[in-house]
Amino acid sequence: AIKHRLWPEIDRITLEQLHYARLEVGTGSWQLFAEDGDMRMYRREEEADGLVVDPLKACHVVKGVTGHEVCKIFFSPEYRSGWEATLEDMTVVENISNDTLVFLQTHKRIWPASQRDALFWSHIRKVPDEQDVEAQDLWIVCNQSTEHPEYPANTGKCVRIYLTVCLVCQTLVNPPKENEEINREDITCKITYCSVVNPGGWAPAAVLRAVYKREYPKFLKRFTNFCIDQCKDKPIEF
Ligand SMILES: CCCc1ccc(-c2ccc(S(=O)(=O)CCO)cc2)cc1[C@H]1C[C@H]1c1ccccn1
Repeated sequence: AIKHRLWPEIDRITLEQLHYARLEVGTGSWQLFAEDGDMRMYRREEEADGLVVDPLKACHVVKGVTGHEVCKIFFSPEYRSGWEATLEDMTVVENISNDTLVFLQTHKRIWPASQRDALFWSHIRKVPDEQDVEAQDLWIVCNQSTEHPEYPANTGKCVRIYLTVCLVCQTLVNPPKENEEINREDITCKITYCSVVNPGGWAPAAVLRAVYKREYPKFLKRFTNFCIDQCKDKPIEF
């Protein structure tokens, strides 16, 4: 199949993000800022030309769903309004392939920051885990801000944010007894969520940090609960 003009960038950034997500939080100056059950959220305080661009890394363990199921829900437009609470509007502006879409999203205004929108490609991929033959394959979704001639930045009411996000999931299967079916009690999904968001226009550092501190734990908890709910009555998709 002919590859899209963005393909080299999509491939490079997806593999870079996979590598970055797999780095242990022991390395580098990660600061634990939220904990909820098995969820641990870390951030690094970083600024780029006076703007807060704190990298975030969240690690979570969710029972009863596979990495394929979680990544598919995160990637697919039809589920997004079910878990993305801050979404005001979402459009798929380009259908590059069955595993790569371009989204335009406007998020609800978070006082006192002005309203934001994001234009990004989103790519889902299964990654063979050559190291650990025991574990199932890894699944990754990578979201990366991009340009589009029909959707220039900062022409309407919204400030355009620039994001690089990845969701990396690994399925762990607890082998059932002899010749018994694997059921949802036997599967666990190890989730790593990484994001670096440049808020675009200026917003006070204290305001942004408060928004992220409040919104990210809510977002990941809501998203993973949505996945459990969506999958519980369906056949397991590895
Ligand atoms: C001032 C900038 C605020 C701000 C920046 C960024 C984002 C944001 C966009 C996309 C993604 S995602 O992971 O790609 C899932 C697809 O929607 C996550 C977060 C949201 C807000 C706003 C709405 C607040 C928020 C912050 C953190 C998590 C969720 N919502």
